[in-house]
Amino acid sequence: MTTLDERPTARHPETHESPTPWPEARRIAAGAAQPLPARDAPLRRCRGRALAEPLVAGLALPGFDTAAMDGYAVAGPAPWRVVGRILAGREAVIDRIAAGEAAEIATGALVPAGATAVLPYEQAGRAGELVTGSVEAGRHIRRRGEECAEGREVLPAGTVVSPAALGLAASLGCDRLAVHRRPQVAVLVTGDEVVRRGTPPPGRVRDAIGPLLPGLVEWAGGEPLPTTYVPDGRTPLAEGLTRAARATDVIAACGASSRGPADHLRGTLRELGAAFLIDGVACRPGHPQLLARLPCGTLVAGLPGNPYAAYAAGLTLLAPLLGRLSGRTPPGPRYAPLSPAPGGTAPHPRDTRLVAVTLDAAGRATPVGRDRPGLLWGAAAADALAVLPPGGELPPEAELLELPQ
Ligand SMILES: Nc1nc2c(c(=O)[nH]1)N[C@H]1C(S)=C(S)[C@@H](COP(=O)(O)OP(=O)(O)OC[C@H]3O[C@@H](n4cnc5c(N)ncnc54)[C@H](O)[C@@H]3O)O[C@H]1N2
Ligand code: MOO
Repeated sequence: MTTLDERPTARHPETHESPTPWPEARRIAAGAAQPLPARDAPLRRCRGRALAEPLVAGLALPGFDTAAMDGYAVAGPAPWRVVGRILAGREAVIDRIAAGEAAEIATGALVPAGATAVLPYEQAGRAGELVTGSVEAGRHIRRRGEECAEGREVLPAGTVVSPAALGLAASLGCDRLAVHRRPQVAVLVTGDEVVRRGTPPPGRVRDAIGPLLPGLVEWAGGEPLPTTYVPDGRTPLAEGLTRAARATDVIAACGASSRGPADHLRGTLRELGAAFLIDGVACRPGHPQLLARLPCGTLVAGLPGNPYAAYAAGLTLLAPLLGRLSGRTPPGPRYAPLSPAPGGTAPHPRDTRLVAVTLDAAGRATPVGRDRPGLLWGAAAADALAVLPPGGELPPEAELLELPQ
C-alpha cells in the first residue's frame, strides 16, 4: 500500500493543495486495499463478481463424440444402408455401425462407434434404405474433449464473471463458483441546495449524483447501499460518515470537497482521525477529490459536487479502488487516435484533462463538448473519456477510460 509520505508534493498554484498526478493517483487507489475474501456462490449470484480461483474444466467438452449436423452417421465409403435413427438426449439404441452402414442422426446426438463422418441431409441422396453422397473422413463429428480437455484451466482468477462465463461454467458442470465478495459502498450526498424530486426552486439544484453513482459503483465491482442525504455542516457530516463507516467497506462522499464555507469534508475527516492517501488530484475536472482511510479501516472517496467532476472522479479513484477490492484483474489500457475538437479542446497546462469523446467506426475519438464540470450532457452522449496528459499540443492519440453503460 502506498502511504501519504510517498505522494508527490508539488503545490498547486490555484488551489494551494498538493495534488497527486492523475496516473499516480490511480495507482495509489488501486493499491489502497486487498481483494475481499472469496465466497462459494451459486451460479445465479456470480455475475459481475471476480473469480477467486481459476475456472478449471471438471469435464471434457464435448463430453462424448457428438454429431455437429443433422444427417447420417456413416461408416466407410458410400453407399450406406440405414440401420436406424439416433436422437439427441436419448439412450443409444445403435451404439455401433459397421462399414457400409448409416444411422440417421440429430445434431447433438451421440455418434455410434465405427462412424467415420456425419453426412448432412443437404449432401445426401436417399432411395429407400440406401443413402449416397460424399463426405470427408472425420467431418461433422465433434470428438470427446476436442474443444476442451478435462482438467484444463479455462479462465484465470480475477476474471469478471460475464453471462458467457456463466454459460461456460455450467457447460463444465459447475453449480457454484468461488468469487470475491463485492465491496459495499455507502453513497453520501451532501448539500443543502440539492433536491431529490421535480423542478428545483431558485437557488436549489436537482441531485444528479444520487442517480449517477449506484450504476457506476455496480459497474466498477461494488454493491451500492441506499444513498444517504446529509445536510451541510460538520456535525451532520461527521455523524453520516461515522454511521456509514460501521456498515460498509467504502464511503463515496459527494460534495463539500472544496474550499467554501460549507465544504467540511477534509476538516471532518481530519477530526475523525482519517489518514489521507490522496489529497487532491491534478486533473480537470475533479481536482478536489480525495481518498482517505478512517481509523476503523473504511476507505472514503471524496468526490466533488459538480456532477461531471464527480463522475470523472468516480472513474479516477473510486473505480480502480472497487476493482481491486472486488478482486478483478484490471483491464489493459486502450488508446485511440484523436480527432481535433470542433471547439478546440486542448491539454491543460498542469493537469490531466478528462474529455468526453465519441468513437467512430474507424475507432477515432472525437470530443463531444458539453463536458463542463457541472454538466453531464457530454458524458451521457460519450462512448469513453479521453485522457489528455498535461501540457503541449493535442496528442495524436489518447488513453481511453471505459464508461459504465
Ligand atoms: N476557491 C475555490 N473554489 C472552488 C474550487 C477551488 O479550487 N477553489 N474548485 C471548484 C471545483 S473545480 C469544484 S468541482 C467544486 C467542488 O465543490 P464541492 O465538492 O465542495 O461541492 P459543492 O460546493 O457542494 O458543489 C459544487 C457545485 O456542484 C453542485 N452540486 C453539489 N452536489 C450536487 C448534486 N448532488 N447534484 C447536482 N449538483 C450538485 C452545487 O450546487 C455546486 O454548484 O468547487 C469549486 N470551487
Ligand atoms: O475540477 Mo472541478 O472538479 O472542475 O469541477
